[in-house]
Amino acid sequence: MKQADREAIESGIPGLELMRRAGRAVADLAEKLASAGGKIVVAAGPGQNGGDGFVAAALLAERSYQVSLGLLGSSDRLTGDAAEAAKGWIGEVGRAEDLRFYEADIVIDALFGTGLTRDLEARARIAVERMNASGRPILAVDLPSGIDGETGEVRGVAVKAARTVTFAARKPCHLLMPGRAYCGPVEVADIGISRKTLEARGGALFANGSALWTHVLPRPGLSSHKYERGHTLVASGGATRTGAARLAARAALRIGSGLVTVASPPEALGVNAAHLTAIMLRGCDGPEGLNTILQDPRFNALVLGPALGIHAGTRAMVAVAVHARRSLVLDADALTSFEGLASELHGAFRHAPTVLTPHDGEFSRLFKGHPDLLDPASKLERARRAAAFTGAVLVIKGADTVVAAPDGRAGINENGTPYLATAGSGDTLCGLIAGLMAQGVPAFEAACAGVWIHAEAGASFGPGLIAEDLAEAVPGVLRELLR
Ligand SMILES: NC(=O)C1=CN([C@@H]2O[C@H](COP(=O)(O)OP(=O)(O)OC[C@H]3O[C@@H](n4cnc5c(N)ncnc54)[C@H](OP(=O)(O)O)[C@@H]3O)[C@@H](O)[C@H]2O)[C@H](O)CC1
Ligand SMILES: [K+]
Repeated sequence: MKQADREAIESGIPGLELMRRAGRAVADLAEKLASAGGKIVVAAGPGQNGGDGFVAAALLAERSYQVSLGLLGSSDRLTGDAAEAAKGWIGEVGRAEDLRFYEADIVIDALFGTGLTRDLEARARIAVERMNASGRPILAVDLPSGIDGETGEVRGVAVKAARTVTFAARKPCHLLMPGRAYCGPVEVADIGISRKTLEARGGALFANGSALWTHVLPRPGLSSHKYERGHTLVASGGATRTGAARLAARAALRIGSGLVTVASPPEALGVNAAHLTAIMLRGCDGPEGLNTILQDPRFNALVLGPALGIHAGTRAMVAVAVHARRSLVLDADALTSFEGLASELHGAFRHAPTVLTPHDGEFSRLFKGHPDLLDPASKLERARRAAAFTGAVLVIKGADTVVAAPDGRAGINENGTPYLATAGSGDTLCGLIAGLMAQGVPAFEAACAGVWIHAEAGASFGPGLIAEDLAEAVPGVLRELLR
């Protein structure tokens, strides 16, 4: 955003004008939230975020609200556009931490925005704690103070906002947890920064949504037949651990894979056979068995991991799949089997579309011993680095699932639902992603679409959701998407 800001100024919009537009957007939203002539308490910080606050305060005073403003730091420390903006405020300038937040109709948090560089302490911390304790609705300027704009982390303490108004485009913190939970509904104000600038400076970062992948969502034509829609193979665990594979297989079939086969160890053939109808079944005895099946090029997408067991045999299955250069989804045991062996995965997936789908715990185990991949505070950064390292698309699951491609593109998902936290949910996601790749959807788009459809299916079902319901809810989601 700083670069976008600078470019907008170079393109002729003075920084002060940007600030005026930002402040006006804040004032306009404040008017919607406060009662006419109500009390508005503005806490302004030492930088440009504070500057936005000064502009908003002056406008709201002109619009006959009872506005009080407190500053963190001293007015003579203000610089640049913020110092200019402060001249527009003719009212008193108190101390931010002494403001009577509890008297406010609404509070405007203009303490810190994208310039936060460290944890809040001393006066800054007191101001935020008192603001939160007031129980009054808080409107955050750009982002809630105390939230790190890049990572979404809470830096010590953070404003719990009722609403947020941000400028030009949302930042990672508006989608990444816990930042997202501190924002309330986020409004994006257009302050004249061009779409071209934003796309150039946006860092190939997107909020996950159908706009990102609807153009590659399979729409079977009248003439298409099942072999054109690919053949997904899902490896099953042993006789007492076959459900995961069937959940993935059913999801692959539901999302439109033309054919789906479960590759089952001999001792589980009977168990699987008893449950399968449209999904086909093949005996598969370990890596050699998988290698034999993959001689048939029609198996063009694979799911390995769910309930396969954490051992060298699973690693050998992965090696066979990589060698066969088929679209591949690795999850659960296929990831954890490489715990501490991540260097074996360096560049391993460059040759075929591959998606890894760890949750945070599996990610940490898989990349143990690789601080360069584990240390970044930002989940987005961790996913991007691991994608570049492995050559695969990384899906780091959670309330804020992040999808990152080796080429730098990334999407943050925001339609997650707590109902998805149920056994077998991850197995189903694997099947959705593999089933899309079986139909020719590229790995990054298949992962983004799979994550979004998976969450939408869960949300559409709601309370009482179990994994078996997810695949069955997919048709409803597809109907909406393909309408
Ligand atoms: N993006 C846009 O299009 C526009 C953005 N605007 C607003 O500008 C802010 C960013 O302003 P900036 O001055 O870069 O940073 P902040 O206002 O967020 O922070 C200000 C100063 O605070 C100090 N700081 C940082 N962390 C702490 C801390 N933990 N405790 C105390 N002080 C802290 C820091 O100074 P230091 O020298 O002490 O590091 C910062 O200078 C953006 O968020 C928007 O609101 C434009 O106004 C409109 C267009
Ligand atoms: K703020």
